[in-house]
Amino acid sequence: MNMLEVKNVSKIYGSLHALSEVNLTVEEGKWLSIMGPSGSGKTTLMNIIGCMDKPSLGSVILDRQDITQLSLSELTEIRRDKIGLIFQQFHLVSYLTALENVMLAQYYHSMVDEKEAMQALERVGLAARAKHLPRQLSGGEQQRVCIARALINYPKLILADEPTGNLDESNEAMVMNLLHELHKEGSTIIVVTHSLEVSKHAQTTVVLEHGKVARVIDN
Ligand SMILES: Nc1ncnc2c1ncn2[C@@H]1O[C@H](COP(=O)(O)OP(=O)(O)OP(=O)(O)O)[C@@H](O)[C@H]1O
Repeated sequence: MNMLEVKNVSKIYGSLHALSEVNLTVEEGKWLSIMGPSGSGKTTLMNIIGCMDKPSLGSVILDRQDITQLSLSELTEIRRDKIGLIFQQFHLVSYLTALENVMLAQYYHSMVDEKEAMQALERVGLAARAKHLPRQLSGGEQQRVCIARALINYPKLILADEPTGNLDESNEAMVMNLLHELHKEGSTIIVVTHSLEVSKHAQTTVVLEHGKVARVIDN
């Protein structure tokens, strides 16, 4: 079964085609990476798949539902229920501790449970740092809090935009290991990356150029 079908998707800003008739299919449980030079449309595509933006033309079927037909509030619901987002900029709330940041994600899912939030932090190896504020954590630790936060609703689809962009090698390895664990557990994973190394973790790499799919590589 397909987790995602992107069909003839274009995103047009005035005369600029950020995406131009993109087609893409991702089966459930697969790991895809999206590469391409700066400005090729990677983030635009991720935002559309992640229900944060709508295409100008074309359709996106996510988990058998056409998300291009949905209202913004319905899109927010889908994002909460089905998608775990991991960004390069960590988007942690600066005055909340690691544990509270994870609990905030639970709050959005109407299921605040400190024990479960703590278990999510344990899972990413951060139980001992639970009471620290983001600025008291290293970049790698902050990214792992983001992963704990993304995992809170057992998302079917994990979207990661440059998840290792700011990290050193050992933290990169830790983040990639976590993604592998989630993949083994059945999550579908889509990673946008500039790194060939990171892209090779995927089963398939799609290369965008000028808003179009230029190549599809089986790794
Ligand atoms: N809101 C917007 N309004 C106008 N143009 C936009 C908008 N968002 C993106 N673009 C343009 O669309 C194109 C694709 O942008 P996008 O951010 O998707 O590229 P990218 O591949 O993610 O780049 P990078 O690797 O630098 O993050 C760029 O030319 C960008 O300037």
